[in-house]
Amino acid sequence: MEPDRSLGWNDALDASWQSIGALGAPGRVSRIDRGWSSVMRHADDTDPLRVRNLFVDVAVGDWVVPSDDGERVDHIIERTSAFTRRASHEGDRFEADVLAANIDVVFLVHAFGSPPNQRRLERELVLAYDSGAEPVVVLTKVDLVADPEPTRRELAEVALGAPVLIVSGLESIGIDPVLDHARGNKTLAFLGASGVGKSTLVNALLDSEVMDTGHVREGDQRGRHTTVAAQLLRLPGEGWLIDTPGVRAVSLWLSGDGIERAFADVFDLMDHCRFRDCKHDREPGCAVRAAVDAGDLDPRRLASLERLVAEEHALEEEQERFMRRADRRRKPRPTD
Ligand SMILES: Nc1nc2c(ncn2[C@@H]2O[C@H](COP(=O)(O)OP(=O)(O)OP(=O)(O)O)[C@@H](O)[C@H]2O)c(=O)[nH]1
Ligand SMILES: [Zn+2]
Repeated sequence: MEPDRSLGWNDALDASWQSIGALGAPGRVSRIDRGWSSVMRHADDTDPLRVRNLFVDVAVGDWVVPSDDGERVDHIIERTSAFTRRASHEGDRFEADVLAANIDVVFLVHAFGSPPNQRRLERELVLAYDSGAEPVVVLTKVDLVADPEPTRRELAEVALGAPVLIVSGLESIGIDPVLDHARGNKTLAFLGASGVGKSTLVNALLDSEVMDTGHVREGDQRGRHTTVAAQLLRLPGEGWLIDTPGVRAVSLWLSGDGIERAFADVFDLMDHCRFRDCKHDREPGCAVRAAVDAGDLDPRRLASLERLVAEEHALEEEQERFMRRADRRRKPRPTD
């Protein structure tokens, strides 16, 4: 029997499942507690199966095939998207630690009432594109400003093609367009700085007090961190929301083509440089420098790109060194 589409099952997952012989009965991980997964079998499952995660790195949002006896996870269906971070423990530093899986749309939350931060948004866009999810920019706390336009314009400038929504979680303004992104039983997630208004927005979406909202500390705009359990939450109407502290605070795990997508405008320019190996420094015929000089490209955006590329290279080099060391350790064992 095909898994429940209203739980988020889709064609891509189905194709992956068919490719492993349509084994078993896939269900979706709604929460994880110390080596145990709660697996929902259908969208209305109020009593999820509890299975052990033995030798598998399961994340909230994963579709898994439990063993026939229902005791452990046998397979993880190939993810359509994954939010990962570097595992923090030294030993397996370069194993990506998957925090959440199969997110279709990730909202990058910024707030009115503090200066717009293009550099942060650029970094979040890279992360979102790398994950495989589609980014949507959400500007919340619109109730704090008389004219949202200047902030909107500044952030939309770096959002390139990604949609930009304007909302207030506190006053429930603009909530329906956010929920529209969940149509088709999509799975949503929120990413953004602490205190930006994520919990308040989530509460407005769920139309109930699922999470405690921290009170603003005297004198600043930052809320207390109050979310504890990783959860897959059902949205009113249709769709799902993954809200885990891990995803919210995710650090940059660079892989794939996130940088190319988030900086598509700059990469387009680079294609027009006279020399293929242009460093975009002082070479003649550099389209990137020309755009900066003409005021068409913000030099801070270029610097931001350079930083992210450097970070990616450093990470890759570190990863290679790590792999070589691991290889050397394995060498003396010819039976491997
Ligand atoms: N004026 C106004 N204040 C808001 C809005 N949304 C959130 N706030 C306030 O901003 C503070 C932080 O909001 P939270 O929703 O806790 O922020 P968060 O992003 O979940 O914060 P973390 O849990 O630290 O990640 C709280 O005091 C909220 O009341 C809004 O739309 N308008
Ligand atoms: Zn150039």
